[in-house]
Amino acid sequence: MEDVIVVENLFMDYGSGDVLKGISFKVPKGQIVGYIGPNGAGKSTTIRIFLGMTSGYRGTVKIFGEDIRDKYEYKRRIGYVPEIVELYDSLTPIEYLNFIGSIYGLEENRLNNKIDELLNLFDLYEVRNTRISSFSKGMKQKLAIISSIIHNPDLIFFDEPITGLDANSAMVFKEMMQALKKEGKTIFYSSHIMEVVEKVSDRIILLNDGRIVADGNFYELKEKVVGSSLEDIFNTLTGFTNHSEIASKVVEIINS
Ligand SMILES: Nc1ncnc2c1ncn2[C@@H]1O[C@H](COP(=O)(O)OP(=O)(O)OP(=O)(O)O)[C@@H](O)[C@H]1O
Repeated sequence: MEDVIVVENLFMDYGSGDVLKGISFKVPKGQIVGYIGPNGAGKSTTIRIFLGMTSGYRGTVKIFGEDIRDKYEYKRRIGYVPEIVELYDSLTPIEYLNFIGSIYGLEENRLNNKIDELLNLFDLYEVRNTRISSFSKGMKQKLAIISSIIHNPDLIFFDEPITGLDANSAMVFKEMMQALKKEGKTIFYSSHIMEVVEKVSDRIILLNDGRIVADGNFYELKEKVVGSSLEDIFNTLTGFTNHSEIASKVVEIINS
């Protein structure tokens, strides 16, 4: 199976020490990878390097078989939902998606049809001509998801994609990931919602303080660590066992 992402010995230092400390992995075509880790572990940094948005890294990153350093063409085949969604607030969904579609050179009639159908499926058709500035967080998130896939990318990066989505939309999103996988798409997905990662991922990579501390499917991770859920495994492998103590202290302090 073709490797869509190959990472070899990746280091990143923003100026005050390494935040990625030599990570290596390969992602074959059609795999859904859940990329998890505590706040500040380096997940977004990794994704931003893959997207060519963060430079100055050491090591090698190959996407679609090519070293991405100083390359742009591969980005046409990539979709991305960032952790913090920033859309052009003064535009309407129709204007925004037309703008995105034109960047990718999609043919106008086909693009217009796609836009209407996707807005309808994500329950945004009624507000298609309303300015994005008035949208709720979840509505903006749904629009960001549409804009990340409208050009039919082969590799999709989702950084906390379901934050703000209601239960129905989150379910659609999870099903959509499986449907995209069936089409041979590769998905690299970062989230703090362990139940979802556990369910949708073919493989889970756990990053802690810039290093990979676990890499395998959920059942492989379970064999390594005694625990019934991904949350237990996460806590154990990141050395976090004092959640009850911290919670009690917080309440103690506000009571004092
Ligand atoms: N532009 C930047 N300049 C300097 N330091 C940065 C920059 N971006 C990230 N960092 C630092 O790099 C480290 C990793 O951050 P990153 O955002 O990659 O973590 P993360 O795993 O995505 O965290 P979270 O779960 O909170 O989103 C953190 O210590 C962060 O402060």
